[in-house]
Amino acid sequence: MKRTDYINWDEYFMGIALLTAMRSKDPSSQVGACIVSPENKILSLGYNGMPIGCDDDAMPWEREGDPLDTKYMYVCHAELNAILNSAHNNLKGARVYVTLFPCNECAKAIIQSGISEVVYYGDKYHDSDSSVAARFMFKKAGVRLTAYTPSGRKELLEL
Ligand SMILES: Nc1ccn([C@H]2C[C@H](O)[C@@H](COP(=O)(O)O)O2)c(=O)n1
Ligand SMILES: [Zn+2]
Repeated sequence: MKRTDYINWDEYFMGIALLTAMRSKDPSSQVGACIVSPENKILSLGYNGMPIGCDDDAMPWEREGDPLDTKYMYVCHAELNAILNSAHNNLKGARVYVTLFPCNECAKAIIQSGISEVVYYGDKYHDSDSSVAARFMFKKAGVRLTAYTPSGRKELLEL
């Protein structure tokens, strides 16, 4: 008889997004994204990090201070990296698994790439203008939003 304790697709892809996030050097928020085709094939992965050629050790990782001395001016978000890392120009009908709800800028890129569903884990900036704008655009564009429910299985990665 076949085993029944195997992980489902959502656990598998969010687990990979969580593992991918662990590559990030961001001291406060490590974020991972995993883009998946309608046939459940992994198309691309990304995590938040500095642009190629910008030495991690030479870039600021601060959250506050002169804007030019904070990470926000420079860091490339996980979702954008996953889209840019994809060999496919057209991600029509794909799903993206993200460990943190997308910001407004990533929402634009997700919509323009043709991704049709966002499965998200954390949502710690739910009430920020960025998240409100992202939800507004996703709704207008017909992108489905699904909150990931952790299984509670202790051997799986969690936030
Ligand atoms: N959906 C998201 C949201 C944020 N990020 C990145 C951008 C920063 O590196 C970090 C957020 O830092 P915090 O303000 O929490 O200190 O997460 C992303 O990649 N995707
Ligand atoms: Zn973003």
